[in-house]
Amino acid sequence: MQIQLSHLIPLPLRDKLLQRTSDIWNKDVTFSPGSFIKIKAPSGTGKTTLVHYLYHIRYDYSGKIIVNGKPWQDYNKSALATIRQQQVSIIFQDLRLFDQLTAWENIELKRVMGPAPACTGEQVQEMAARLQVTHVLQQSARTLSYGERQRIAIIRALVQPFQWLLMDEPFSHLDEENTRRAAALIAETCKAQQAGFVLTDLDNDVHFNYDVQYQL
Ligand SMILES: Nc1ncnc2c1ncn2[C@@H]1O[C@H](COP(=O)(O)OP(=O)(O)OP(=O)(O)O)[C@@H](O)[C@H]1O
Repeated sequence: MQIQLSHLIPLPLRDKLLQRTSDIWNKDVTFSPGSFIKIKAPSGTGKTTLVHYLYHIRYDYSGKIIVNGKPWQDYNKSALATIRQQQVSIIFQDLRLFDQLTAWENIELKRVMGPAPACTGEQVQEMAARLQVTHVLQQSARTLSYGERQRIAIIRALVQPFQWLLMDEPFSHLDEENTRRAAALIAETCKAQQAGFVLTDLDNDVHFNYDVQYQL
C-alpha cells in the first residue's frame, strides 16, 4: 500500500509553515510499502496533526494524501473502516484506550474486529510477557499507569493485520529497557506482516534501523 503526500499543508499552520523548510509540508513525498520511516520535529510543529491526517481522522489541509492511487477524500466510510481494520494500524499519542474495559479487552476488541485475526490469544500473552504487562491484563484500563497504558496500546496496535503502522511518540512514557523491548517487538511484527511504519518523535534515536528519516 503506497502513501503519497502532495503539497500537504495544515490550514491552521499555513502561514507559520510556509516561512520555514520542511521535508514533508508542501512537498511531494512517497512512503514506499514496507519502509521504516522516522519523522522528527520539535514539539508543536505538527507531528500529531500529520499522523491524524495520515489516519484520515482530520482533514483541515490543502494538498492531497493519495492512498493506493486515490485521495483519502474519495474513499467512502465503509472502505475507510475496512482499511483501518486490515491495512492501517495506529498508536495514538494520547493512546485512546477504553477506560471501562480491561487491558485485555482493549487488545481483544482490536484482535477479533476483522475477518481474520493477525495473531492468536496465546501470542497476545507472549507480547504482554515481553513488555512485562501480564500482571495488569485483567485490570481496568483506567487503573493503569501511563507507561502500562502505552505498552497495552502498542500491543493493541500490533494484533490486527496491517500494512502500515502509524506511531505518534510511542515511547514517550517508557524507560530505556521497555523502549528497547517494545521497539524490538514492533520491528519483528512489522517484518512478519511485511508492513512499514511511520513514527514521529522529538529527537534522533536508534530504536530502529530506519529506511528514511524526515525533518517535519
Ligand atoms: N485544529 C487546530 N486549529 C488550530 N491550531 C491547531 C489545531 N490543531 C493543532 N493546532 C496547532 O498546531 C500546532 C501543531 O500541533 P500538533 O499537536 O500537531 O504538534 P506536535 O508536533 O504533535 O506537538 P507535541 O510534540 O507537543 O505533541 C500547535 O501549535 C497547535 O496548537
